[in-house]
This record gives sequence, structure tokens and C-alpha cells, in this order.
Amino acid sequence: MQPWSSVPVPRVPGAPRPLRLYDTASGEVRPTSPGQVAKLYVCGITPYDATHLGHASTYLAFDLVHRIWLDNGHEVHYVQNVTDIDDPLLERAQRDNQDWVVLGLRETALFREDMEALRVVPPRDYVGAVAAIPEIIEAVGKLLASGAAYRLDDEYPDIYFDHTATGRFGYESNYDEQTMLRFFAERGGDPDRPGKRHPLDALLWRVARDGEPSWDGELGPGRPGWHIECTAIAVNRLGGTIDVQGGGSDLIFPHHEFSAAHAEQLTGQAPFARHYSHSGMIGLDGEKMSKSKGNLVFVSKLRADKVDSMAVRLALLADHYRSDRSWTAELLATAENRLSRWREAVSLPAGPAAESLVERLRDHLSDDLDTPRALAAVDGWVAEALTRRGGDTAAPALVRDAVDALLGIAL
Ligand SMILES: Nc1ncnc2c1ncn2[C@@H]1O[C@H](COS(=O)(=O)NC(=O)[C@@H](N)CS)[C@@H](O)[C@H]1O
Ligand SMILES: [Zn+2]
Repeated sequence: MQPWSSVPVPRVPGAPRPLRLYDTASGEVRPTSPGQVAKLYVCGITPYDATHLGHASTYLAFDLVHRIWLDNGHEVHYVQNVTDIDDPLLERAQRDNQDWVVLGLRETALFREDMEALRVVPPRDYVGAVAAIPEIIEAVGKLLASGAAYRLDDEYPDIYFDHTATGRFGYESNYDEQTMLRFFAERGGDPDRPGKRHPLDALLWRVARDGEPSWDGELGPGRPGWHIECTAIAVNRLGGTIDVQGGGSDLIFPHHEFSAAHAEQLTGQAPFARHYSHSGMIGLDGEKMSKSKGNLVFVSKLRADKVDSMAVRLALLADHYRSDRSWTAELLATAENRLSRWREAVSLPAGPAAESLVERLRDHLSDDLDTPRALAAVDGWVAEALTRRGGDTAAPALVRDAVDALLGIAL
């Protein structure tokens, strides 16, 4: 699947700062330690209702991770999937009397446009679950052979993963069993399925049902479970140990717990990711923005209403990525105002010296993506430039390049 088109990231003079990032598994902010090639896996969309501001805020958070690693001179091997086959997509296609393939393609195309408008640097590998089915079948076959997976012996012999297989299950989320069961049921799990060894065991392969799409292969006709899709796509392109697995906090459990357990069982390497990184939920007027609630604000709608995508990006970066927060009209208005002041200041022929601003930008962003402080630092320079002016003729261009490279905002 074609990723969206790339965006140039300017080089910024001065010393970069190594990224420190909160890790859900350890519960602390720790330095990332990528090699020359940083390995980033961020879960992609299930292609319907794309791209709402919740999606956008999550991909913006990991765009900052990407940009800080680039600033530190790393190459970044970024992989993202598209869950273009799964129950929620089939249900939505059914509801709207749509062909599920057409729905997925159309929404994925819209998502790409929105990512380009928000100037998100694209993944090197952008892989649909359907395209990855041969890899998924191979992975499930290995899990069966290792005894970590088993077939039910009822009318539909679906294949499940024994969640106790690695002996480390739960280290990523740190949730107790009660919490796990609740989230498992709420987020696509089937704890009550009779015949499973344990309610928490997760589906790897769903044997074909009448009227459902299915794919043939060594497992017999069927379709993939959710978590195994991300495991196969990530492990086959990035190997058994990656630097960051990213997503919104609703992916902490079951999705990232099982993606990790499946990967560790397949590769024998643990932990699967050195950082499990999760962004907070964007809500609308206090309610989480979600497909089920239907309270969605779309990037494409704002764009159609002639809202500057850079103002949308700036609004979503105004609060800390890990905080649950709401999208409001004043959040956007504040960002529009900020954007025009920043643009005014960098179009001046000169300004206050900006080297220390660039240092503070790097300090704040490398400190668990502290965008509130980073934006405030730019505000400070802008306020000075617009009042006292300043005589450094190189400063405006330096600020423009730093804000572009590190925040992704084109002034
Ligand atoms: N309201 C929200 N606020 C922040 N992030 C959100 C919100 N809703 C969804 N997301 C994030 O957006 C990404 C895509 O969500 S999704 O379309 O439901 N798709 C999936 O979660 C799966 N395809 C991942 S493999 C996920 O990382 C999810 O956590
Ligand atoms: Zn995923």
C-alpha cells in the first residue's frame, strides 16, 4: 500500500537532544536508545470515520518522535498498518450498505490526504492487513506449532493464543485481571467464547463464516484476528526488538499487550518494544471522540471549511500528548491567533538572536514531548520580535526552520 507523500525536514544547526519518552510498561520517562536506524511501529487506522481529530492527535505525537530522532541524526524505519479487514469495518460497511473493500480504500485515501495536510512524515512501510495475510497465516502456523496457539473444537474451529504462553503477559499494561477482562470485552475481545482455555485468550484466526470474506491457506479458509496483524507486519519488517510501539491509550490493552506477547513468542526476544508509548484521548465537550459515540470532528471537514491545517496541528500540540483533552472552538481560535503571530514574526527582516530558543525547543520536546513548554518558548521569542524587534537578520529563518523541523509547523 502506498504511503502518503513525504515532507522535507530541514536541518537545524546546534546540538540535538536525545529523546526521553514515557514508557507504559515501566511507568517512567526513560531515554530511547535507537541504533543508527530507529525502529518505530505506530498502529494505523481501521479505515472508516477517518481522519477524526483523535486519530490526528495520535499520529502527530509520533510524528514528533520521528522528527526528534531525525534531528539526532538517526534514520527512522517507520512502519504503519491499515486494519483493512476486521469486524468493525465489516459492520460499518454492512450498516451503510457499502462494499467493505471500497469503504476501506476510500477512507485510507482520505487519511493519506489528511496526513499530508498535517505534514506528518510518512512511514517507509505502509501495509494493509489484507496484503499481510500470507505473513499472518505463516505466523499463526508457527504459534500453533509452538503450542502457544490452539484450535477450538466446536462448529467453528477458530484459533486462539494462550495468553500465558510467554509467562510475561501483563508486563506492558500492568493491568490486573479484572481490568484486563473489562477492556478485553470492550475492545473486540470475546471472553465468553466457550471452549477457550481462558477468557483472556485472543483470536488469531477466525474460520470462515457464511457471508464473511475469507482467505485460503494452510490454516483453512478464514480471516485474521486483530493483534496478530500488527505483530506480523512489525516483526517481518523491523525484527524482534523495536524502539517504540505507538498508539492511543485505548491500545494499551488488549492490543499492544497481545502484539507484544505474540511477537515475543514468535521471535524468542523480549521485550518486543523498548518503549510502549501511548497518547491520551481527544474528546469533544468532555466525551472521548469515538466512532461509537458519533461525536467526531474530521480533519477533512475543517480543511473543507478553509481552516488552516497548520492551525489544526498547532491546536492539537498545545496540550501534552499524554493528557486526555477536549477539542473546542477556542482551542482552534487560540491556535489560529498563535499561528498568525508566529508567521508575522518570522517574516520580519530581523529579530532577537534565536540560538537559545532553538536550544529550549530541543530541551522541551526531548523531555517526553513537552509541547506546551515548547510552544511557550516560541511565543516568548515571537513576543520579543514583535515588540523590541531585534537585529539578528538570520534569526527569523532559524526560527522558521526549527519550528518546521521539530514541530512540523510550516510558517
Ligand atoms: N479519541 C481519540 N484520541 C486519541 N487517539 C485516538 C482516539 N481514537 C482513536 N485514537 C487512536 O487512533 C489510532 C487509530 O485508531 S483506529 O482507527 O481505531 N484503529 C485502530 O486502533 C487499529 N487499526 C490499530 S491496529 C489508534 O492509535 C487509536 O488509539
Ligand atoms: Zn495495531
